[in-house]
This record gives sequence, C-alpha cells and structure tokens, in this order.
Amino acid sequence: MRFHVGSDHGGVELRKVLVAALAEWEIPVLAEYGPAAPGEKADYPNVARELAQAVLRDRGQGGGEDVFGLLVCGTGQGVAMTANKVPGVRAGVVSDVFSAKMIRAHNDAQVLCLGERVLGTELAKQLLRAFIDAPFEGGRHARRVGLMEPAGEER
Ligand SMILES: O=C(CO)[C@H](O)[C@H](O)[C@H](O)COP(=O)(O)O
Repeated sequence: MRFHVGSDHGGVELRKVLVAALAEWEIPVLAEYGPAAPGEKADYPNVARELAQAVLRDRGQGGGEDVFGLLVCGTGQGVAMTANKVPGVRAGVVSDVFSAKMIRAHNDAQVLCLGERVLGTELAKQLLRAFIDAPFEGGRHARRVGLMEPAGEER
C-alpha cells in the first residue's frame, strides 16, 4: 500500500501523527497535501479534491491499485463529502475500528477520512491500521460497489 495524505488546518496535527505512523509501518507516503502548520489556513475542499484526483490518477496507471488516500479535517466530514464528488472515488469517514475495516472489506473505499477534532491520536492510528489491514472481499460486494457508479463509468 502507498498513501497520498492531506489535511486542512483543522487536521494538520493528526495528519503529522499519521504520516509518522505510516513511516513506522514502512508504508510509503507518495505526497502530502495541505498546510505545514495549523496557523497556515487551507480550505478543505481544495485539499480533498486534489488528493482524490491524485489517487485516481495513480490507480489508473499500471500497478497503481495499491494507492490509497488519507484525509483529515476537523470532523472528517467535509473532506469525505468533497472526495466523494470526484467520480470513481469512494471515501468514508469513520470513528470506530469496525467501520474502518468494513469500508475496505465491503465498500472498497480508496480514501479514509478522519476528524482531528473527534478522535484521539491512538484511536486514529488504530483506524488507519484497520483500514490498511482489511482487504476488499470482492464477490457480491464488487457487484454492489459497481452499482454505486452511474452506468458506464469505471470504478
Ligand atoms: O471539519 C472541517 C470540515 O469538515 C474543517 O476541518 C474545518 O476546519 C472546519 O470547518 C472548521 O474551520 P475553521 O476555519 O477552523 O473554523
């Protein structure tokens, strides 16, 4: 797995914690998006759209199926809403380990969204780890995931 990681100013501290966790787990970070510090403002839709497009771009290339996205804002909600408006992207905001696992296993999400103002750092790391460790199960879930997209669009 390889990750694009982004946040607005409301998620920058947690983004840094999670980038460090990815490094510790030897999971490559392809690029970071958003401010370097909380004092530097960034509008979450711009960050989320840029990251979602980068994930799609990389997944569209040979060997890119291991590319995922991690987005953090204050709640995780705004970045998820924006990422999901990029056709083909499936982003989920979670705050429990079961859901972090299931958005991969059943929904084949490529983008995990977390809220810095909602989660403690240890839980956030557990959520990221659960997302990473849960492969998509395919089968009936692949058919349902296909049904999410308008007819004719690739997922
Ligand atoms: O939570 C968010 C969007 O879903 C963002 O992180 C924003 O930071 C949030 O809307 C709060 O913004 P503010 O500029 O820090 O007041």
